[in-house]
Amino acid sequence: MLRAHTVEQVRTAEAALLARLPEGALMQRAAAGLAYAVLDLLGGGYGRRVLLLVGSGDNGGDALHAGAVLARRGVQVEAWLLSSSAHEGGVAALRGAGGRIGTPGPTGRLDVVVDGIVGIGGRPGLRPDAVAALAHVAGVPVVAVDTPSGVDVDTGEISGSHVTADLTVTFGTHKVCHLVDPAAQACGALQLVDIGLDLPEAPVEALQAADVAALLPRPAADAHKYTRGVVGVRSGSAAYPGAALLSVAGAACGLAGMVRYDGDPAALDLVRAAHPEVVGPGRVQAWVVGSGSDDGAEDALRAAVADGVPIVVDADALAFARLTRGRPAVLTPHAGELARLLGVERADVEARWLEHARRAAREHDAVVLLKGRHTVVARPDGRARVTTTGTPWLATAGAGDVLGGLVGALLATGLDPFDAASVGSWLHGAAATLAAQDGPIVASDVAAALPDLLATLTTR
Ligand SMILES: NC(=O)C1=CN([C@@H]2O[C@H](COP(=O)(O)OP(=O)(O)OC[C@H]3O[C@@H](n4cnc5c(N)ncnc54)[C@H](OP(=O)(O)O)[C@@H]3O)[C@@H](O)[C@H]2O)[C@@H](O)CC1
Ligand SMILES: Nc1ncnc2c1ncn2[C@@H]1O[C@H](COP(=O)(O)OP(=O)(O)O)[C@@H](O)[C@H]1O
Ligand SMILES: [K+]
Repeated sequence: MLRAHTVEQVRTAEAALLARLPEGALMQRAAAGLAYAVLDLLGGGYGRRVLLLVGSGDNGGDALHAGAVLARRGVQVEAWLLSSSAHEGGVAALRGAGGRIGTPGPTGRLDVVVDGIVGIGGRPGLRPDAVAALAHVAGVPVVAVDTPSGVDVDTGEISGSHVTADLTVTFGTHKVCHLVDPAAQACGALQLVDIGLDLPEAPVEALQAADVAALLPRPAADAHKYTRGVVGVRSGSAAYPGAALLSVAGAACGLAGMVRYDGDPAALDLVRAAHPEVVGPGRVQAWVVGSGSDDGAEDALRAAVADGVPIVVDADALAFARLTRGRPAVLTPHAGELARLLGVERADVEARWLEHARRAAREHDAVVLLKGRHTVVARPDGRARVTTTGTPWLATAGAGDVLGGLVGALLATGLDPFDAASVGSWLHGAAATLAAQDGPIVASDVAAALPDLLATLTTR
């Protein structure tokens, strides 16, 4: 599991560790990890040129100490001190190793810029001197120290200017801004340096392949199709028969024991032709309701609610999400649908993904899966998982229908709504990435890639 902690949690863990270690040891660990990450990126030391952008705090201290390590490896290191004060030990170490302190201005060739302006102690936004310094080095690869300076570390929000990194080297644990958009987009690749922090449970996490493999339901030796769980699909309509096909394609991933289609009769023949294993109405352990349901969404959702089993509430059914309040349910809006659900603007949701997913989960007393580049899955108590699998090729019509069916199948097998939503979203993104290896994809390609993906996970 990749865990993201708050600044307060990191500070508390840091204080406990600092009390046990000699002075400066923690920063030396961080700086060494940072320096080796930069050397990796540079592909060597001698003859390379690195510029450090240094703020007034320990983030700048990390950059300066890493600069000293780099200078000892033959890198030409220059630091621009962007505040009236800078970490004294770091400045001395850099000078002692042969690095120099320069003044912001046009530069010759640079191989990497290290952003040590601010880390977890920073307020959002950049000061004008930092913006001016960055303008001199536009186009040079940037390695951010701990966080890209200027982003809001605890929320992943962005207000004002910020650094856009190619690589972010972070210490002890990930921070919320590394996972949640839009800040996550400013991080580039992530690298975690272990500095020995002892941390509590994380409020935000991201499943990794091993976590998904461990959570995936597998049939018991004496399983029959009903013990494995039956998923029912009430989606599609005469106007949108394709939605029925795609949600059934997601549901028929093989994880549940059986798929029932109980939607518009107009779509039934198409569903049966494409998926001969799908059967008609009957008892189920989970429902998937709403995609392409048109004006039948409310009735379909009421019928599902009457069954008392967990429900995936998608697309047209989201307008009636109040019907599932307090019952096991996963709401699966994209940003526009969530905006309607909460009565806010879409741009507000896209500026504050985590806040809005959490608010909707709390207000609807349900798990909310807010779809986007980095999908956020939130529980009513605020705990959240972010999906980091996927590809921009997944932004294709009908992809959400496949996801709804897949999450429904996982619910039917008995996973709780939080696990079903986050595992389903992870699989959906990973299947899309697998399918898109050969170029552009459509939604049915994502469903078609699920068996190969699941095979790699269940045989682990
Ligand atoms: N925690 C850990 O386990 C470890 C932490 N470590 C490292 O320490 C870092 C945290 O260091 P930190 O606490 O000194 O804060 P930091 O981020 O350098 O900046 C704070 C100073 O910047 C200023 N400032 C504020 N906003 C600003 C802005 N927008 N633009 C410009 N300036 C701004 C403000 O000063 P001001 O100028 O306002 O007086 C403030 O005092 C952490 O990210 C990691 O790199 C590792 O070494 C070891 C393990
Ligand atoms: N830029 C992106 N990168 C990765 N995945 C994305 C991106 N944009 C959207 N997605 C994913 O694509 C899917 C689109 O689903 P949705 O918006 O419901 O479309 P539709 O309603 O047409 O099915 C979601 O799973 C979402 O998380
Ligand atoms: K930084």
